[in-house]
Amino acid sequence: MTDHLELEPEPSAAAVLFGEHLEQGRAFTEALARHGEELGLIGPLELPRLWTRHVLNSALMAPLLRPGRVADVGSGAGLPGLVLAIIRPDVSLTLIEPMERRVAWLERQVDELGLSNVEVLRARAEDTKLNGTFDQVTARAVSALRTLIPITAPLLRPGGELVLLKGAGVDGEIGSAEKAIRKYRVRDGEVLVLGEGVLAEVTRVYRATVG
Ligand SMILES: C[S@@+](CC[C@H](N)C(=O)[O-])C[C@H]1O[C@@H](n2cnc3c(N)ncnc32)[C@H](O)[C@@H]1O
Repeated sequence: MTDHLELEPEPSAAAVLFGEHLEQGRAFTEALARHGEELGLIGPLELPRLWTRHVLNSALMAPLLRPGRVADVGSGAGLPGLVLAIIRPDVSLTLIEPMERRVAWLERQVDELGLSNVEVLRARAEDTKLNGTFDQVTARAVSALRTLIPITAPLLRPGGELVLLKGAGVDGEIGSAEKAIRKYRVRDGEVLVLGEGVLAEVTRVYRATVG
């Protein structure tokens, strides 16, 4: 419900992260607040922190993208895929999501937000036939690195980059993913801590090159 939408608690953070695209960011966040719960995209407990925990948390990844082709695996509500497409019109986003209802939501948002840099694909990442295609792959809240690397790394062209949003337990995830890291030739992995001084909670990203 719209009246449960969290007010922009740090308007300057939203303005800084969305820049000239703030109105589109607001339109997306409001649509998610209005329909997200009934469509099963977002839990009711998340509504009061939609901006900070979800939208701005996703927006922090935008400066890490390079102009080119980016796949967002398991986009769900459009996080981070739609947020990134709004902020980075110079990047071509492919949102990969297997669930029909979520795909319908993503397509509707692309249409309503007037985004011309997004393609929505109803598929599981491992079934896309798009292996070796993308410059970067993003994902948020899909699975632990041990299982996420095997479904994301093959999508990348040689030398492409994983940009995976992770929680505070990322170091443990990296340890458990050693076998996948070797098998999929993941190298130069690093954990970036984003959002310090911008949001109350920092965001972690596992970034690594493949091949
Ligand atoms: C917990 S939701 C997170 C959605 C969104 N990324 C977010 O941060 O709110 C996980 C999403 O990943 C999708 N998913 C699960 N396995 C997948 C796979 N193998 N390929 C692509 N998407 C997958 C699910 O359908 C679901 O929409």
